[in-house]
Amino acid sequence: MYPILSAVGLLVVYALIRVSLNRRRRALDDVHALPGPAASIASWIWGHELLVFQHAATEMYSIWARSFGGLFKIKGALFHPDIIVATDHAAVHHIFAHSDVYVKSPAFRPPIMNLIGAGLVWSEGEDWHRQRKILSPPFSQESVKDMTSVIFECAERLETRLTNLILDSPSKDGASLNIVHYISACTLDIIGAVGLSHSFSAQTARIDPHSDAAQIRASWTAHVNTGLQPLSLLASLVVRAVPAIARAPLPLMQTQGVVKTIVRRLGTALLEREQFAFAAAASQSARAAREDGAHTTGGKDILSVLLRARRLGKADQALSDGQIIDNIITFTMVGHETTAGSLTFTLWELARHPAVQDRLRAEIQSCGRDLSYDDIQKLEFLDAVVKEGLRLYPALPQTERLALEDDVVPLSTAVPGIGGSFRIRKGQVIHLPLMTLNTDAKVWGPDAKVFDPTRWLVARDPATLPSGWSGLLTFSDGPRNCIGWRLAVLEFKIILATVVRTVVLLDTGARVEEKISPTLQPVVDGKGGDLPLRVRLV
Ligand code: HEM
Repeated sequence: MYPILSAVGLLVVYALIRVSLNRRRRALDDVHALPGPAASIASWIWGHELLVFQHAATEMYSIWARSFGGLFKIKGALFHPDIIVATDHAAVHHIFAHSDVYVKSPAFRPPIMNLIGAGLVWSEGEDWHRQRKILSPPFSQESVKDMTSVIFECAERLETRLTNLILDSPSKDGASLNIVHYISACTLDIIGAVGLSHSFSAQTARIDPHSDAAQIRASWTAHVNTGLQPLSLLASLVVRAVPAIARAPLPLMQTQGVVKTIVRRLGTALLEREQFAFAAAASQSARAAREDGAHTTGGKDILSVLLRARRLGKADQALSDGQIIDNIITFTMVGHETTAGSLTFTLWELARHPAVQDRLRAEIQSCGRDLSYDDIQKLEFLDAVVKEGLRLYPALPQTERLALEDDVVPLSTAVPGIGGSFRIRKGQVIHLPLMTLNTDAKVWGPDAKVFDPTRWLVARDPATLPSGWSGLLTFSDGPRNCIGWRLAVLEFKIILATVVRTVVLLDTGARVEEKISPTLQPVVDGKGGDLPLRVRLV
């Protein structure tokens, strides 16, 4: 009895403090003057955030943006001060451009730390500047171009795997499969090869359940499905209110840590392998080894770049062992699950649009089998399909920022009663629903939610588009945009081209929901990470 009374008492005291602090803030910013959904549809404890969680991906933000425009407010859960939701192009650009003022919000950083550690995605301030500078070279256009043949090898292994599955199927109509498993095995092999000079062997016919690849897959699927439970909403909102809770030994928090533990073990072994190889080489020729730290790993993968920076001994260009391992975890996870997620949804759309699939196949087949990097770049319809897939299915459909200082944000469209700019107070949380921006009917027309790659074959006035890659927010924008976007786009193109030239994708009619957990996930019959397709040979 007493614990319940104490908890209720604490909640009431917390609510009273929050409400009084919220009142004090009102006079100092423009948030109170913003429109927003009615308080009557907000829950007392969960604000409007429960509604958001109960709907598909960023659906509620899209509905509200249509009613209230590019800047509106919602009631935050747990008596959090009102949260601004921004889709106004100038405001979004300003927020992303000033990444030292607008940092990742307390609702996002602790789960990132739990899931992938203190690498590039999590870091802020000077630590981030240093990490980004060290990690950028392997993601330049030239470096990514050099990855083409390795990506083709992994994509061809996928092609063989699908072909064998179809040939072994007893049905004349081809084989049924959960395409998510096949694509993420392929992208895991790619990031292993180009990022770590490591073979995950995720695409072997009979995968050992104790292998790293199988364990990463199993723990990620468990993580995705935990995130779909209502209790997870509670966890992320409590963490926003009290960030220290993320470190508590609670089962819900620990699920996130499982993926990290598995990949940390691997990362530690990879680091030791590299250090051992370097020490051996150094004893033969210390001088040569120092000048060319690349020779142990081929030199251009991410791990080699990190180690070389450290060996060269420039203090401002070195990461500690812990930071290197956290970046191995970071790149292993964000480098494969993101691309795989958007790609599986795109394959599903191709299955549902046979005419688009046929047109894409005809374009790919017209170029023969041995495609080079330059051939791939010239395929106009492939480019259109990739952009349309990434527009509708951004792997990270939303992000959130916290203002570290008072600021004035410019607006593309003036807000009645406020004008063409907006006063923000230090401590303000701003939610950025990237998927809502990508599917805005004012930009993409009334069929904005429809998969139609031909829209990319018509020139568009850049002034009507938000800032970001191809006028999309899929890879975010500004200094903290996705460092891996070139690699992601190249992987997307090569995997699509390799699969579609050999395999016909067929829709199963399954009802697929789009949910966020923590990336965009297909959910079928309540099960996350599941997207059934039928496949047969061309
Ligand atoms: C379709 C695939 C991908 C999508 C849609 C995507 C999307 C994004 C987005 C939206 C962000 C910004 C997140 C935020 O600010 O909250 C981001 C950051 C990041 N992405 Fe990606 N990403 C993809 C693939 C990749 C790949 C292949 C890699 C690496 C191999 C990668 C590595 C990163 C890293 C390290 C960051 C943090 C960058 C920083 O803060 O400086 N991503 N990504």
